[in-house]
Amino acid sequence: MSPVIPFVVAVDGPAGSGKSSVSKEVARRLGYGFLDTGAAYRALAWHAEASGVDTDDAASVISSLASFDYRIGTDPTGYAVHVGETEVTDAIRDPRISAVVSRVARVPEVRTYLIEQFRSSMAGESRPGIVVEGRDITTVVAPDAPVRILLTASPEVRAARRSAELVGSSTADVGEQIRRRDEADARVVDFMTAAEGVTTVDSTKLDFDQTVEAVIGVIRSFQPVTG
Ligand SMILES: Nc1ncnc2c1ncn2[C@@H]1O[C@H](COP(=O)(O)OP(=O)(O)O)[C@@H](O)[C@H]1O
Ligand SMILES: Nc1ccn([C@@H]2O[C@H](COP(=O)(O)OP(=O)(O)O)[C@@H](O)[C@H]2O)c(=O)n1
Repeated sequence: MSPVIPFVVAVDGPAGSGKSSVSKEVARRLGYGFLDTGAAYRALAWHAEASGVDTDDAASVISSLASFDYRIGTDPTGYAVHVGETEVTDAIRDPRISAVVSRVARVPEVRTYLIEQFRSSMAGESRPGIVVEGRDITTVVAPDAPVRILLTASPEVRAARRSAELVGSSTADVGEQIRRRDEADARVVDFMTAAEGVTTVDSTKLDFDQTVEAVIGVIRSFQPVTG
């Protein structure tokens, strides 16, 4: 018997647009799995730093993949990221990691390696669906997903949301950090404009709950009507 293919919801967008938090809550409400692909790039950046690898040197970053033993579940209620025996769920959100993650993410071998892992997590999902979020999910990782969403918000709102999470950082500084990271990431993949067939959800004027509802509304509009 061939395995049931889960219903894939692909979500892309820039830093601070709400991809992780909104996708996780959408998955929880729908009983779907949740895959945070950015966490994998962050975990690799954490592993490279912890191993003393120069993240500016692509060859060293590629070598570090051999010892990169990372695990991330798809349970939206028990979300945790591990590298080896170490739980890095919070450590990978540190601004120190945010500052270097684009350097590991721009290496094509890294992307090929991780994309294969994301596809196998998606295929292995036992829940009826999975929400997968990142930068290139709608265009590269799962371009055939039945639902593809670009989650955006204005740069000012994204900076304000992110700085609210970071104690002791001004909105202006955080805004500059995410602007620089988006600029570096956008050289690798375009996540600022919706590709053909991708639905844009702009959360600038929506609160968290309204954004979750808007995303669920898009998903419903693409789901086949049953029974
Ligand atoms: N529509 C919204 N209104 C207010 N806050 C939001 C909204 N969406 C997300 N947030 C908050 O903004 C912050 C950044 O969201 P996050 O999911 O980490 O974004 P991303 O994964 O796109 O970087 C989080 O603290 C989250 O709770
Ligand atoms: N599909 C993805 C997801 C993340 N990334 C990289 O991983 C980094 C961290 O992603 P993230 O989603 O955790 O970042 P935030 O938007 O949450 O700040 C990004 O800045 C990109 O460099 C990527 O290249 N492709």
